[in-house]
Amino acid sequence: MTDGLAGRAERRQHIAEQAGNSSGRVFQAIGSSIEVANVTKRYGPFCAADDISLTIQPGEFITLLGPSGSGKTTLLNLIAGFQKLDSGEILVDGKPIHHVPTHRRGFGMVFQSYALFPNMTVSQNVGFPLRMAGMDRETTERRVAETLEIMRLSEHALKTPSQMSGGQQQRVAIARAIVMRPKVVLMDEPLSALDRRLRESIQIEIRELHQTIGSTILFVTHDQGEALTMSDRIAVLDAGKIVQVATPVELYRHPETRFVASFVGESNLIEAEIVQKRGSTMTLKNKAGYVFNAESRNAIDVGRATVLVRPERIAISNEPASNTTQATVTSAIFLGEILRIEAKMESGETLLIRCSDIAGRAMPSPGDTIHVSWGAEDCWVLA
Ligand SMILES: Nc1ncnc2c1ncn2[C@@H]1O[C@H](COP(=O)(O)OP(=O)(O)OP(=O)(O)O)[C@@H](O)[C@H]1O
Repeated sequence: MTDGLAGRAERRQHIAEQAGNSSGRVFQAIGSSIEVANVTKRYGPFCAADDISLTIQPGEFITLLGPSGSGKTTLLNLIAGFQKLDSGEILVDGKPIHHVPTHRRGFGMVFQSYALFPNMTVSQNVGFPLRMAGMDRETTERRVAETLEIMRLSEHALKTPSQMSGGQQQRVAIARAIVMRPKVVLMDEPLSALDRRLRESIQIEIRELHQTIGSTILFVTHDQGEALTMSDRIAVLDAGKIVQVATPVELYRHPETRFVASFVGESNLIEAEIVQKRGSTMTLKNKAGYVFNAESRNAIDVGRATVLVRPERIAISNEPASNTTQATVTSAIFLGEILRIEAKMESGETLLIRCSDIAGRAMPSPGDTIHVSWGAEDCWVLA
């Protein structure tokens, strides 16, 4: 886990060449497409998946993100075949799969609990699916060695799970999930039992693994930071429905609803009046008369609106300047690389500000007056 990015790329190329593939992809691009069409799942009167539709591209890394109880695991279980859907259809590479039992779907799976066999070595754990599939010994050994190398586990091959850390055990579980070279890998909160630093390092490993193996990965998490770091696209769930599907950048910058704006990243939601509209640019005025411009592609009429301003996009100054509005500091905390300030605007709304321009800046104190502003490109009018 200590080699740099260049070293990792070289290692990937080396493993790929040994596997007879000069493209740098060990398992080639083998990911399947998944089409979830109008899927509904009820538990008694309770609807855990409510008419969900989602198209996942071959080889895509897609994350289901949502608060506890929003239906992420239900949707993953329906795709895995652990649960039966009440209505709708799930297609893999264009073929319906809801009559195919879980073990015939050929998906790799990783869960929060590592579920390793305690009495087997790492090699035996990883080779288990190959032996079950009746693969010959020579191919099994080669595949296991290759997979252990990808997961940086070669030196642990003869250990048993109890001789390994939580992070290493989860890497064994991931190795076991990919050893069959599955077209789809399903991961349900695989990192939530690990501490923050380990989680961040395995996030990067899983992301690189995805580039190496080319499988479609469906990843479940309630951690928005994890989703933003890892995914090609994120599907946000709330109360059994998908509320937005977008790339991490699009989701962060242009959330479609208040729920997505608040759930993904920290946000300030400011009430204002749209006073003028020119294409996608609008001029707004807040309750205290501060006039600013903002962008939105949503169909919005002149009138009241909610504007998202991310805390790191707010500029502050000690002196009034053109087009700033006044605010009173209520708290200021030094967090090392940034200052985290809360300030009450004249409108009565509280602003959260993350200020990274701290060199030479005096630490504000509660009660200080500051002047805040933001540009049109820094805020977003919600639909
Ligand atoms: N077997 C079941 N019987 C009854 N209700 C269930 C069952 N499984 C899930 N539910 C309910 O369905 C809803 C969605 O559950 P699900 O596990 O899919 O949510 P989740 O988003 O994965 O949550 P978490 O992040 O807490 O795991 C919850 O309200 C849950 O209580």
